[in-house]
Amino acid sequence: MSINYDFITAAPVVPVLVIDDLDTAIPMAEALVAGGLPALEITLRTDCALDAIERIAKAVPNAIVGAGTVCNGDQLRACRDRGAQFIVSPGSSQSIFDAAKETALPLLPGVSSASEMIAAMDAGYEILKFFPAEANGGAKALKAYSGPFPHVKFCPTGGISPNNLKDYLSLPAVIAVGGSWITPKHAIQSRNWDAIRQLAAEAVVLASDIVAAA
Ligand SMILES: O=C(O)C(=O)C[C@H](O)[C@H](O)COP(=O)(O)O
Repeated sequence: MSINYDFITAAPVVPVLVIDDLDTAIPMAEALVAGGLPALEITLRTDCALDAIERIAKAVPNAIVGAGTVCNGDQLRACRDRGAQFIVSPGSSQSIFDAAKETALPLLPGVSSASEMIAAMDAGYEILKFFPAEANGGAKALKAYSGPFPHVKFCPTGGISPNNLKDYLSLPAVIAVGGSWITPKHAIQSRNWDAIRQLAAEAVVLASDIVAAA
């Protein structure tokens, strides 16, 4: 199975977006792209998430728009219909795997145990979202999983911030991390897009320094 992983190799950090107000979708996406983070995970946690995906897909050509919090095949197909270019799921299921194959959309399946990793590998996936990373043992756990699963790469998400970014990105098995620290609620509410652009740019510099030193 050949999967287009451009979304995960584009930058070492995938911002996780919770969009409550549709009018914030485009300026927020533009700020993140301008800061150097083009791959965006729009969570399906809010009523306007699908509309936000569609707007960004149409209006921000340099963004790689993805959908997050995808929990079944129907949701995955709905995201495809709105222009999502990749799919992230907090966990995995046969319905998600089947819909990803049917739509040919790249999927980053969520896993949090060795059995789930084996099931995802059986379905053809070797880049997995380790979620929720910090609550599941963090970088220490990921290091341990790399023993039995040396070919698997991870995008850990959940509880990651500039304070512990190094723990993850310095592991060879970690290809990128996901996180919401780049889009803080207060910055969105005050429409402070420059602050978000700056947080993205800082994340890029920090991540590049970590990867270069590893
Ligand atoms: O909604 C989903 O699909 C998720 O998988 C959850 C998000 O990826 C994490 O909640 C982000 O974690 P924080 O960076 O700690 O906020």
